[in-house]
Amino acid sequence: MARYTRIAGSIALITLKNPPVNALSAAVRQGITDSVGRALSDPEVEAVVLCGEDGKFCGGADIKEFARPMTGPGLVPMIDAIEAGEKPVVAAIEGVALGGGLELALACHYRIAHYKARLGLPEVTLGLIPAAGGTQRLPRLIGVPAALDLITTGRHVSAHEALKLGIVDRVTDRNTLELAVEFAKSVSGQPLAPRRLSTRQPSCPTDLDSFLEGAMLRVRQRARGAIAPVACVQAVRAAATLPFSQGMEQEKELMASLFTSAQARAMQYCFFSQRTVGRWSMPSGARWDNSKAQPIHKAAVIGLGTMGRGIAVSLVQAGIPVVAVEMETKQLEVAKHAVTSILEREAQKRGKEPKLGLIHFSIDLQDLREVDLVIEAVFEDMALKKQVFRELSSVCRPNAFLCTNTSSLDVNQLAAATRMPELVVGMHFFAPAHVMKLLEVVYGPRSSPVAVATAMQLGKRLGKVSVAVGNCHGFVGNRMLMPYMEQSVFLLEEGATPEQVDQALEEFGFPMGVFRVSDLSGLDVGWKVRKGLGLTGPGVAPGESARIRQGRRYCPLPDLLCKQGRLGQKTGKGWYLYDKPGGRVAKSDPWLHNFLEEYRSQHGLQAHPVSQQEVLERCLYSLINEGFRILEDGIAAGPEDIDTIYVFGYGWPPHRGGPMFHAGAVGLPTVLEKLEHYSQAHPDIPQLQPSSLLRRLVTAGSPPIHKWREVVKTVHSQL
Ligand SMILES: CCCCCCCCCCCCC/C=C/C(=O)SCCNC(=O)CCNC(=O)[C@H](O)C(C)(C)COP(=O)(O)OP(=O)(O)OC[C@H]1O[C@@H](n2cnc3c(N)ncnc32)[C@H](O)[C@@H]1OP(=O)(O)O
Repeated sequence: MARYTRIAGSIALITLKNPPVNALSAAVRQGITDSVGRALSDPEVEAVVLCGEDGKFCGGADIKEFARPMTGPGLVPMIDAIEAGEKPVVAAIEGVALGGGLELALACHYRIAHYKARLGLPEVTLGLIPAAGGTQRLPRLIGVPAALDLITTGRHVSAHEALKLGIVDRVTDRNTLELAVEFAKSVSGQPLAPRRLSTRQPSCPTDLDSFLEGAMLRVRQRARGAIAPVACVQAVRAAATLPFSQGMEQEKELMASLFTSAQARAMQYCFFSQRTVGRWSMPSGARWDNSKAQPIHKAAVIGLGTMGRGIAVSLVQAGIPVVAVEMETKQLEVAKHAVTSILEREAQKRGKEPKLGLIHFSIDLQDLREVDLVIEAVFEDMALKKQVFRELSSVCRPNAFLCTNTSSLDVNQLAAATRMPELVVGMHFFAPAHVMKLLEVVYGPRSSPVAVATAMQLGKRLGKVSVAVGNCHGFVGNRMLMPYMEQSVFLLEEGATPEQVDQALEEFGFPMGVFRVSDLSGLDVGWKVRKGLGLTGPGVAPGESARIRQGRRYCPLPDLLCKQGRLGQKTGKGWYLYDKPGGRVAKSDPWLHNFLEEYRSQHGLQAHPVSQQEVLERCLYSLINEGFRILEDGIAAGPEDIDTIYVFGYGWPPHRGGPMFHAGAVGLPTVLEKLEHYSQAHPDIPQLQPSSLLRRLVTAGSPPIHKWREVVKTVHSQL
């Protein structure tokens, strides 16, 4: 709803009232429509100020309403009526003006923002376009190039950037509402025509056509199959080339094609999933709302390799004092130089001073006496990590939280090496840790709810999307990756090339196919993991066949490449060829194709054409199948957790919602049928055997994804 009050004699104040973000629900739209009508018809009102309750102007259209039939006044006529009114309307923007919230502000004749406010048109991140006139008014206010940037990326801008761009008229660090009221009085009686954005001409680059063509090309490349960014460019083109009313028609048509699309549903599911994972729970019944986080005043990072450096940077950027520890002076100096330059570079990008004073580099574990939390990021080796945890346990305060950044090792074993195992949790960051948004918070059977709450809270402070997961090999993300990667190499044995597999995955929407990723991160990473699991190297039982391990199919191809020194980009060759060690541009490698042929003939394998469909079904459905097992095992609380991990940590295209959402979108019976088909064709690959949860869901009539937790609960209650 909206509250109408009269203040300062002649000013009507309309306050949007819909906690927590004053979204434009039907009731709010009705309230605004009524209040504006009242203000315009009251002869004693000279000007209007529009604001939001509780320091938040407006978070946009009510996304929850998108799934229901629309009721109440339309957003577009409401906005048009404000702009066309004969009294000046001033938007007093505090907190956020996003999406429909900014479009509402653009209809006002003046905009005043608090310096901490954030503004933007993020509809593209929900699979939509700003269709309440945003695509038509913003280019008329700030010009086509700047508007195109904001609309196609959906990025939020600070009030100061908004002022520079010309989106707002004033930025203040005073009381925004008071200033807006003073301002409204000062402009009352001035002509309104020049302030109506719909009547302006947008400022365009001289070579508009080639500018828009170039923009479309870039947007298509970046979009990876998402349709909303493309529609954004089309809508801005309409603003640049058509009169306002025709542009609005185009905007409406484009929105109509997106509004009910599968992609919009997927992206809106991602939005709500990201919020759902914040309400974490553990099988013990501990939850986000019954477990209290401890404050972290000072933290430490042990081990300053790539991960440790990124984690240290992340902590410093969040304003947390850090002790950064390496074992030897030489390594410490190298790390110090690297961390300092990242901090300087990042600060420069943000136009701020680097907070170098917050980090203390040390080789002395005694410097950890004062810290509240330690994140261990040493080499991925259980014996070494156990040793570190034993030492931490004796050096740190007894109530210090001890976290490990392991990407797959058993958190419980590390906890067992300490005096307070309940204070041990995993904090699995993703490289580069100061950039990647995902954090898996891993609880072992002995981790206390306080430790989990503290790690989740810290993740939030670092700006991460944190997901609480149970302890198993690879946790959620890497555990699901294993069958996916296995399928990709089995496909090579059967006749595919790395190029074919990667192309299929990239056309699906991944930024990089599995083999490009492997070359980028280094083939030796997986080699080491496989050695640790006894799948290759000295741990393999003598006489075991090259293509069978632990009773199931195994593909030694990645091990063979590693033995040849083909470790990926860093050695200049891996699954692809690079112009030099460290080169980035992947080229097809005839050597590899010959090698694959020889390998097949050596092992009596018949190559057959592998279709794009088979690549996708085998790689993705085996990954999804593992996701169902993870739910069944209680390692993830719900499908939203898995999907958030994949979208934020593994490049799963957001317009496809995440692997579990994708399974629902494809249809669970289809996924089941395909897995049954492939597992019959490949009985030596147990990962292709459909999980019992998938079977149960299909038997239960394939309920929508938000009902899966209920089915999982019945599985757990029967165990
Ligand atoms: C054939 C049919 C044709 C149909 C054609 C239809 C035409 C219709 C025309 C309509 C045109 C509409 C054009 C406008 C579209 C939009 O405005 S879409 C929304 C754009 N806005 C956003 O994307 C902002 C989303 N929100 C955020 O980014 C953040 O929430 C925040 C505002 C920055 C606040 O962040 P934070 O403080 O961290 O809080 P959160 O935890 O994120 O959120 C708190 C709770 O608020 C809920 N919420 C947030 N925004 C919205 C929203 N816009 N609508 C509904 N709910 C929202 C969020 O879910 C949280 O809820 P809980 O999880 O329950 O706590």
